[in-house]
Amino acid sequence: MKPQVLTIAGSDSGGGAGIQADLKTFQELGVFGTSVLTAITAQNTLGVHGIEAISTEMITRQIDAVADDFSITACKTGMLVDAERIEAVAKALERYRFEHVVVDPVMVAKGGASLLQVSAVEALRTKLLPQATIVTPNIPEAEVLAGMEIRTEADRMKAAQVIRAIGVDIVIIKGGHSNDVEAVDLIVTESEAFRVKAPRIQTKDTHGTGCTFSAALTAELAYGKTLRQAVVDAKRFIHQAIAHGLSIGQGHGPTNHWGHRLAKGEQITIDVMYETSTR
Ligand SMILES: Nc1ncnc2c1ncn2[C@@H]1O[C@H](COP(=O)(O)OP(=O)(O)OP(=O)(O)O)[C@@H](O)[C@H]1O
Ligand SMILES: Cc1ncc(CO)c(N)n1
Repeated sequence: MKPQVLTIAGSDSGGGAGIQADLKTFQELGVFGTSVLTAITAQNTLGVHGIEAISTEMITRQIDAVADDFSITACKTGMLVDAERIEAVAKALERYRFEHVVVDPVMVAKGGASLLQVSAVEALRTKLLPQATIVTPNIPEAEVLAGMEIRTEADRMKAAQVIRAIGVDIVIIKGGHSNDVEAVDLIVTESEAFRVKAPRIQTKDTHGTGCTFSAALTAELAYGKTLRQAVVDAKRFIHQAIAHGLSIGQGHGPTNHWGHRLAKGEQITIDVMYETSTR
């Protein structure tokens, strides 16, 4: 049976992030994608021009409709708007207990617009994270979740441990926002910690990188891959999507979700480096 996956996220009318990025990624990776909308954004590569949230009742109905019919093995969440919507999603996830639940704790869009109310961070920490199997913050999101500044690699490891202590098994702190010459993501589990590294591509066209990465990870996990393999394959997918950028729109352009097809035969090195300690 084809793997069936679910995204619970907001719509990006510009097509590069949110539900649209997730479904494009699922399709490219050959899994069947279902979707639950939490909000509609009027958005393009220049910014967010309006947000209309979907009612909690309708969010719950969508999740029930999908979960009652399909065999969802992996699910991801993206933009969740506010505490009320986080609670509705958390309750539904508690009911269905999908094997993999990847929470991308979306807070702010690339142009700076808020996609999650500040007052909702507590609900994210206490209601949603305990339902997650994996959480994928970028560095600013990890700082908010852990309540600390991240300046060094030691800080990043400490923040991952603080977030694990909230009650989520696997923490991936992504390195898209750092100034390093490589894009390095840190993965911390109960028993191990490793970094996954790829060359950083010089481009402003990174709209939706986080959504695309977490959707690729969700798809790879649905295939039953190990965590290490799923992360490496998702990292390759986002690298190829950024590398084969489309140069469209006037702001932060979208990534190219079919970049992996154009990259066939290209050599890219994804390094995996294990840490000797998870502390
Ligand atoms: N310029 C780049 N070159 C190569 N890889 C990148 C680049 N920017 C981001 N990545 C990779 O893309 C993935 C997503 O990371 P990022 O930190 O950009 O997410 P994000 O900030 O949550 O994205 P979004 O803005 O969509 O919310 C990570 O694997 C990261 O290392
Ligand atoms: C709908 C939506 N979800 C997530 C992001 C973060 O990239 C965005 N810009 N828009």
